[in-house]
Amino acid sequence: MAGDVNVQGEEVKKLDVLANDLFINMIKSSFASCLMVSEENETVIEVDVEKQGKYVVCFDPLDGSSNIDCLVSIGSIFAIYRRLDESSGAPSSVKDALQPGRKLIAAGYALYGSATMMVISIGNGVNGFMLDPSIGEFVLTDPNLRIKEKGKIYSLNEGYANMWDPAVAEYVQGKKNQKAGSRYIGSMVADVHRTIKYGGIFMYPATSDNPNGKLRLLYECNPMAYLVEQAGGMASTGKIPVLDVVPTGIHQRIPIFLGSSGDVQEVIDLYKKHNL
Ligand SMILES: O=P(O)(O)OC[C@H]1O[C@](O)(COP(=O)(O)O)[C@@H](O)[C@@H]1O
Ligand SMILES: [Mg+2]
Ligand SMILES: [Mg+2]
Repeated sequence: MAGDVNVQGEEVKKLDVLANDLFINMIKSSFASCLMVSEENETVIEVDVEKQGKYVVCFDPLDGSSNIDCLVSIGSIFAIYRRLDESSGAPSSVKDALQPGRKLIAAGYALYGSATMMVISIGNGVNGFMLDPSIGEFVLTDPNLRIKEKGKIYSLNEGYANMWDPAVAEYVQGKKNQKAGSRYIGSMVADVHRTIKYGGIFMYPATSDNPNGKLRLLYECNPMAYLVEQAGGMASTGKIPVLDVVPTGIHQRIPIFLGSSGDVQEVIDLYKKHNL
């Protein structure tokens, strides 16, 4: 523990702080960005005028903090927008960060697991690069990643089952009836990476005590939704595509269902059936 509580009321680990400082310093010194949104900072981070570029970067510097101490995979997530009005000369503002995910020009994640991998999209498919430590380079090992249309794995925190809505409850019961595989790591990056590689569905639904779920739109849901769509899958709140949600706050949370298009469509159909 670093001894602090962040804007989300979560305890901050030393690695969260270190990763956040690294992200902020690297992005500032790239001269490419004017504005940043980080999970760990309550307000947007403005870049000094003389170092400003035209991009807005939203990031979760360290995803899966609860898995740090037991050595389970963790990751980092980022999403990049172009600022709204590059030519106006006006300073960038929070509005530049509150763009729907449809406007993203790039997104990606790094996964620190049994190997280190970076998965990115700049809007023309998804590519995966594995770190080769012997040469210090990321090597293209997973070109043009595509998600299967249907998968055999479902993934969500089943400890919250008593607080699910009827659509999620019915969907998960259906999976149990099919004896589908259940996997949940608790690091979104790792759960989404498995979903992209093996197919299936990852869910962090609304619960009765958290009606917007837990995962944050700007730096968790949007980048992952962008990658999943780019890989041929779907990402939905249950009602609308994640990328069509218009953000109202930088730390806004939304429910999310993402992965194989056939699996996510079944959840959407259940939301319709239950009139939710
Ligand atoms: O413990 P829960 O409620 O299942 O939440 C797990 C989710 O929380 C997160 O850890 C939140 O991320 P942070 O570690 O960046 O706060 C996700 O990675 C993961 O999907
Ligand atoms: Mg996270
Ligand atoms: Mg985090």
